[in-house]
Amino acid sequence: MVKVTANNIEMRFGSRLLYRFDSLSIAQQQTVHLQGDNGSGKTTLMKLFAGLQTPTSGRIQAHGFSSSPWWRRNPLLGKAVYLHQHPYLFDGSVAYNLNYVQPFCELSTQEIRQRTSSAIEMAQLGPLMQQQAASLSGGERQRLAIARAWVMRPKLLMLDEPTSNMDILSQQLVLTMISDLKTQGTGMLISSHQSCSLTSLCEQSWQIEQQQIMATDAASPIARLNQHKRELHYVTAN
Ligand SMILES: Nc1ncnc2c1ncn2[C@@H]1O[C@H](COP(=O)(O)OP(=O)(O)OP(=O)(O)O)[C@@H](O)[C@H]1O
Repeated sequence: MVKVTANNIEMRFGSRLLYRFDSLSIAQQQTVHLQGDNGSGKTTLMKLFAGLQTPTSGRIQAHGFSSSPWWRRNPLLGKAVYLHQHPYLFDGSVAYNLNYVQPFCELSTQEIRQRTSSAIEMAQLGPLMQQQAASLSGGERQRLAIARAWVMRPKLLMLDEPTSNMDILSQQLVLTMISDLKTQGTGMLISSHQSCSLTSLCEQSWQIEQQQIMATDAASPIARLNQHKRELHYVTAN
């Protein structure tokens, strides 16, 4: 079973302390809803776990993965897949973007082909396959990025505000793919201000507050209270 652990972490930008925590880990078969106000550091935390950012102090380590290629200096890179809220897509068609990940998959060619055609169906990308990715709407971009991740069947996946641009239909399509990955054992960290269909899949909650991160069972009274407070605040602010 693979796992990424973060120990004795302090994260600062200049003199500003973002947070400090003793220990957090994300493993296969673990689903976590990451909550916190705007600017509390959710994206930064995901980037730390994905090896895209380095903590000011402390140690982040990957366990149980196959060893990195010799040329990769940062052993965390490539372990957990991180999907930004405005996903990065390559210049080219939707088909090009979907096929781009094939060399990085630890699956057989036949399995990749099957998964690619299933992903096109599940994300309803068929009519968009020849369209330039740059011309997709925000929700379509998210659907493509999640379909691309689904093909890879990552061991760990981090979704940063995945439903922020999506209508109900897109949310349902993505829910099917993410539920399927959960069934296959992908560990997931999902950041979202509000509870949504995806966060209802999560069994744990990490709450960023007052420069600390509190981990609880998602069904615990404290996690529910925090979620309720956040939603009330969100409704009031809008
Ligand atoms: N490279 C950087 N240099 C300086 N400050 C940064 C840097 N990256 C992020 N920050 C600041 O750190 C804070 C946390 O940013 P982050 O994007 O992690 O927050 P977030 O919780 O994901 O926010 P949101 O909910 O708005 O997406 C923000 O105040 C941001 O401006």
